[in-house]
Amino acid sequence: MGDEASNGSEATVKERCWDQREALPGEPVCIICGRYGEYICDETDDDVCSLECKQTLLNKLSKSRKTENLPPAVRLPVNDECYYVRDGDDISVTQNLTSNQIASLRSKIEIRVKGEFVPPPILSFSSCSLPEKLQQNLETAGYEVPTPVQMQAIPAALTGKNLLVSADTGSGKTASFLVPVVSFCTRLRHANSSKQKKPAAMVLAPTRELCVQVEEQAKLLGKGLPFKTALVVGGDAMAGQIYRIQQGVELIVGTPGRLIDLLTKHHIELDEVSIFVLDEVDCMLQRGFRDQVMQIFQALSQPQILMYSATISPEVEKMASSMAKDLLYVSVGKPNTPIGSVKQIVIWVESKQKKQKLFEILMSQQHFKPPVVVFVDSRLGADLLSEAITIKTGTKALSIHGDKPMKERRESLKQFLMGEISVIVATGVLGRGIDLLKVRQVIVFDMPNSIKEYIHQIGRASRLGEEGIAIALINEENKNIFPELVEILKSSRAAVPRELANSRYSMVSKTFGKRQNKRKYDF
Ligand SMILES: Nc1ncnc2c1ncn2[C@@H]1O[C@H](COP(=O)(O)OP(=O)(O)OP(=O)(O)O)[C@@H](O)[C@H]1O
Repeated sequence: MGDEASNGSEATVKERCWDQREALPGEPVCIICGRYGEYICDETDDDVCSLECKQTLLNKLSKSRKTENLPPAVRLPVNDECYYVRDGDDISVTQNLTSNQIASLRSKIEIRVKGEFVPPPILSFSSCSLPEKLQQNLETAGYEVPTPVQMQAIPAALTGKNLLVSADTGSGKTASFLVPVVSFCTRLRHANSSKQKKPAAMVLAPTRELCVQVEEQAKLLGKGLPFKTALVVGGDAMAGQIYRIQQGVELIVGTPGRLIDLLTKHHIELDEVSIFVLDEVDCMLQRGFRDQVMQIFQALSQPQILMYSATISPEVEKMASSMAKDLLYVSVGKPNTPIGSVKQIVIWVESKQKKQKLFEILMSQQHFKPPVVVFVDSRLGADLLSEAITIKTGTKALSIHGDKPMKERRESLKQFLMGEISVIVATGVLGRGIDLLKVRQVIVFDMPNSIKEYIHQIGRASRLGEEGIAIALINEENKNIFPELVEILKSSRAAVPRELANSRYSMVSKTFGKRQNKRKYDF
């Protein structure tokens, strides 16, 4: 199988993918990384660019199908040689970026990488040789050029590396894992289309709303390809989810709780999952989710792991490294800080006056910029406040939180996104990842008890760097995060309220960073 070397001479095989040049238009391209597909792998007839990518391809295939089912003739030793296709002697060398050029490109777009064998960033989606239809789907979605995080995370993921990616809220992290997922699944199905389809990829996210959003985006990118998805979240009928998975899907998007239900009841088999994505990874690896995530991870057979968040602490980095060997860390922009395009307005308001202050904002022509998300810290608070807003301001408001049935949550979010209501009062279910395209104003009515949740919440006010406004109401009750809040406001050049600046809790000492790692503030 495969083509013999055209001139009989054996070329020196490229060891690593980025030793290989970019493919010229019309040339074969590597199934893994998209560079010039100089060789054909005998087992799959796929084009590969190097021994490294051949190895990645064979590893993925050997994971995604049980070798004992393969007839001996096909069960090739992993050191199987590939046949080489040379396009004669006129191989032109494309402008390969030198390592200095790659370094300066990364610094220009504020990409920092940590790890070995990092492929260069891509400047366009067409240079990572995606399935044609996926390319078209990206264009249809309006994704003309990759965002900075996509420029680096997509080529790195396509080489099969384990990734830990940190990038601002609203910077395009979702597509930076979905594009490699759709590309891999499509190629896998093309390689063995007859095979019974067990899930080949899985995305875990902390909220049902975020899973719905990720699955919808995956469907858009996988349209017209052998790529089916299943949404596995609580609140939806389990039977329908099981049926859909058993019909054969490529991607499962779900919350850990429901997935564990299906796994422990043996309704699904995850042994062929080759790519495992943790979106909002800091949330997924904190207490409450971590054990469930690890239980699911243990059911997998050493997949490629892709982990993403806008806030990744050293502890999360350490946990991530324990899950994935040779982890490649990609950080874009200023990690763990609010996106610069969100103007932060922090107002000191005593608890008893907060409602009145909120009503004033919502009734002010100057300050009310609908559609607005109001974040609160309790489910009951969300219901009561949305009713109070509707009565007091005459502006219809709805609430959304974990106690509401999934159907009602979907309906409220739909009405909000369609502009039928202009205020939604939410707990953390809308705090992370949710892409509220038209929202340009967020009001943090109850400050969350961690500054990273604050960063995610105000990140709803700006997508892809659009200007947005975040108004936060604070008082003494939020003193546990005052030092970090003052740091964040100062570094974002936002005004620090006089009460906060004068508050003894905000004396941000030079050793703040050191003390923070040692112990909690004991006020
Ligand atoms: N390459 C692109 N070109 C144009 N728009 C894009 C591109 N990539 C993503 N987008 C759009 O940018 C918005 C934000 O993307 P996304 O939700 O993936 O951000 P994120 O980094 O995951 O945010 P968060 O940290 O809040 O989860 C979405 O509306 C998405 O459709």
